Amino acid sequence: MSETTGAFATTALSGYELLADPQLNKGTAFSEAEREAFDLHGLLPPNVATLDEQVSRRLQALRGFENDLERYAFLRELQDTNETLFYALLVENLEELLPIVYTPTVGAGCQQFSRLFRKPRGLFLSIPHKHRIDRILAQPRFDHVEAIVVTDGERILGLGDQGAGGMGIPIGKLSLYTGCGGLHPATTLPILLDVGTDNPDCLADPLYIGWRNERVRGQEYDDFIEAFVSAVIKRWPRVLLQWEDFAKNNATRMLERYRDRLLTFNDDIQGTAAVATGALLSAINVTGVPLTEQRVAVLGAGSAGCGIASLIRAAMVDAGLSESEAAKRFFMVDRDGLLLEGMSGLAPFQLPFVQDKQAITGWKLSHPDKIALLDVVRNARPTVLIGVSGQAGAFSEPIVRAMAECNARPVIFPLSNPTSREEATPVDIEAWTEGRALIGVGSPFPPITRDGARFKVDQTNNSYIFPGVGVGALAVGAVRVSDGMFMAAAKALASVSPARNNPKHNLLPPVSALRDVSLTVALAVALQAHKEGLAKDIPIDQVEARIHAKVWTPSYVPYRRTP
Ligand SMILES: NC(=O)C1=CN([C@@H]2O[C@H](COP(=O)(O)OP(=O)(O)OC[C@H]3O[C@@H](n4cnc5c(N)ncnc54)[C@H](O)[C@@H]3O)[C@@H](O)[C@H]2O)C=CC1
Ligand SMILES: CC(=O)C(=O)O
Ligand SMILES: [Mg+2]
Repeated sequence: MSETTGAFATTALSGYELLADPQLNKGTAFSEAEREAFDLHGLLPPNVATLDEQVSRRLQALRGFENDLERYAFLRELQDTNETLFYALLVENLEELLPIVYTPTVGAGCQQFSRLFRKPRGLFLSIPHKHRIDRILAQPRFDHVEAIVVTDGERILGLGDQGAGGMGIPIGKLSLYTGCGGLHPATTLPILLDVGTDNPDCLADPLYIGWRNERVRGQEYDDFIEAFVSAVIKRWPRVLLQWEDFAKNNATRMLERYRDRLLTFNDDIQGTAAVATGALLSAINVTGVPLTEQRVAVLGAGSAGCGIASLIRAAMVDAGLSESEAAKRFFMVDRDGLLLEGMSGLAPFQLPFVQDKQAITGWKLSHPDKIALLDVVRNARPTVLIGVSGQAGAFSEPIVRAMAECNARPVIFPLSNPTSREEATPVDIEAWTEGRALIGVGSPFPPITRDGARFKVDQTNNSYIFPGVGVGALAVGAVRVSDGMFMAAAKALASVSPARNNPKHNLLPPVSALRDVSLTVALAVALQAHKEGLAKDIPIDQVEARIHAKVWTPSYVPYRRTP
């Protein structure tokens, strides 16, 4: 354990123990005086390096690997060895490294988690050990925890159930909390709730690291989640708890159950909603079609799809439409086609998004018993098409061409992750719309050619939102995360859209600017929390300073021995 006091930190660790602690280890950057004071001479090669030199050495090694999964494993190892160096490398090379620590490579990292597992990071809380949760959380190492990302691994990106391998996601998300939001790594805790897996490959894999059992569901599952959340609240009453990659039947249920009990949000529902809404608000500057006249088709009426529809609908109501006028502007398409009034098999969270039967009278349909996306596009003539279905290629050429036929500037956002699950590629959308579409994708793609130049399509991912929401909420000690805070985040994102100054520019700032974007989002979120009376302890004129004080920049501080 260490304490940081102004310009130095004190620790009781020395020798190998100090080098083995990723939060304290500096590797070859321990100074001569520290090597003397902490018995490190001989354990390290004699040359004392700077952080910059260490970053260059690691970057060179990283670039030498054959593929991104190797780079992912290398970076995970580095994170578990020397966090300061890991974050210095990440912060200085966000654009290059985000696709490795985050989507798309983190997806492969989850699939290969059992093979890549080296050192413990975060917590695995499993059903067989549910009676131990309090004791596990009590460890002094976790005294400073402020932000938790938790998953049960059931819906990892668009890759489905990855069981305990899903731990890669909380680790990746929290890497962005620090890399983009500036939260100190010692305050972050990734958690995997191991309730089993229904993935036959995991169950049959002799190397699988998780609990080899089919998924526990029903009351036993709910009791486990309740035990977990109660233990979290008891241990850290002011902690931020982010739910990530839960399957759709649990995601909204858990959000509704817990959102009034602690500072918590579901990133797939609310974070995704804010990035999609922010990108749409930016697109409106370019297309000139006001929000109140937008018609939105969404493929995939799950957590992300219904979250997106809900926030855009709220924005339409803010812009002057009535609730029912706004509701008519959404066309949610799932496996069984357009969500229609009276349809059987709808989940409770989908019910607010069904279309009136009356709205489709007069539609020309290829299969009246299942209204497919192409029929929706041809008949409803949406201005916006969003994909959160995890179905690669679902935005087929006829669908995209139909969008281009009814819009001068169609807005097309295939947002599924990872890259292999995107509903369409930027190159295809560009070709099928003669370059007229405003495109956003969930995972990074190589640049396309537009007007004879290379154009990097916006990575429209909740990474633009959740680090700022977390930091903003924590900086002002907010007690709850409200929908208003996500609306504020969306508007803040739109306020920094490069397209505001030039319609040919991107809708979103580049990934390399995510640290600045996160600060902008954090400020808007904190001010909104203040406005809603959710952050009463902090005077309004201190909000900005509190946010800046929360931002940690990776650098080494000198160590002294604990007296
Ligand atoms: N870009 C971003 O920031 C984000 C992207 N996503 C991505 O969105 C996708 C969905 O995520 P969630 O909504 O959380 O998952 P989910 O499982 O809650 O929802 C997916 C929905 O798609 C539906 N679906 C599956 N096949 C379909 C088909 N052929 N046609 C129509 N609908 C179909 C499912 O029935 C389900 O309702 C994932 O790939 C995820 O990675 C999710 C969150 C953020
Ligand atoms: C980005 C994200 O949260 C997802 O794909 O699930
Ligand atoms: Mg997610």
